Amino acid sequence: MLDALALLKTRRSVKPDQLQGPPPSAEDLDTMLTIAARVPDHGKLVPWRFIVFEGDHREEAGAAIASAYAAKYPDASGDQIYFETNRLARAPLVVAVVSSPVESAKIPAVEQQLSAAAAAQNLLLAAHALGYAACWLTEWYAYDAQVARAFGLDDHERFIGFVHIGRFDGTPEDRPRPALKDIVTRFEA
Ligand SMILES: Cc1cc2nc3c(=O)[nH]c(=O)nc-3n(C[C@H](O)[C@H](O)[C@H](O)COP(=O)(O)O)c2cc1C
Repeated sequence: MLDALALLKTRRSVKPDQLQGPPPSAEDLDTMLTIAARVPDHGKLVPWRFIVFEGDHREEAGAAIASAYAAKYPDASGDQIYFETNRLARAPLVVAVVSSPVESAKIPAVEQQLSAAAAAQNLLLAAHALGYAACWLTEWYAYDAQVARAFGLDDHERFIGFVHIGRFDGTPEDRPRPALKDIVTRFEA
């Protein structure tokens, strides 16, 4: 297990087609989801939820994505439909993070969405801590109403993202990170 700072300094996304099985164990998945749910949440509204796609259910979900794709693009090729059917089967396991804002006079909807984004980030970190690799994707289907209905979202809900989780042999190459001098200023009146 990595120490906390090493963990935070080394998280890196790995694209779904580079993720291998086996999928996370049920115990590891519970740990990841428990950590995902441990986020700042103004008003303790629990304005998010998770949908797990695993095993053959990934292809069933992919069929719904492919069907939405075919409705948008009636001339789609067989190869493209196959690719869409396989969208959620590229990774051994996928977790959709759903923003599910609650009616509140006090807490703005945007804060509730930000809490859901924090849940997605916690999920990435928990996966990394447990030795898995992961990637947060939205792609086109996170914004498609037909897919949202097929996956059981209510009208007021939206996908924050689909976190693809699997294993990666080795250490993924890092990408350049912003220099602090470019993103940090110190307020002086
Ligand atoms: C809300 C959100 C949606 C994203 N959707 C996509 C996506 O659809 N496709 C993609 O290639 N990367 C997407 N990314 C970026 C990757 O998750 C990842 O951050 C990026 O590849 C950089 O890698 P890093 O996390 O190691 O810095 C998204 C990131 C966020 C925060």
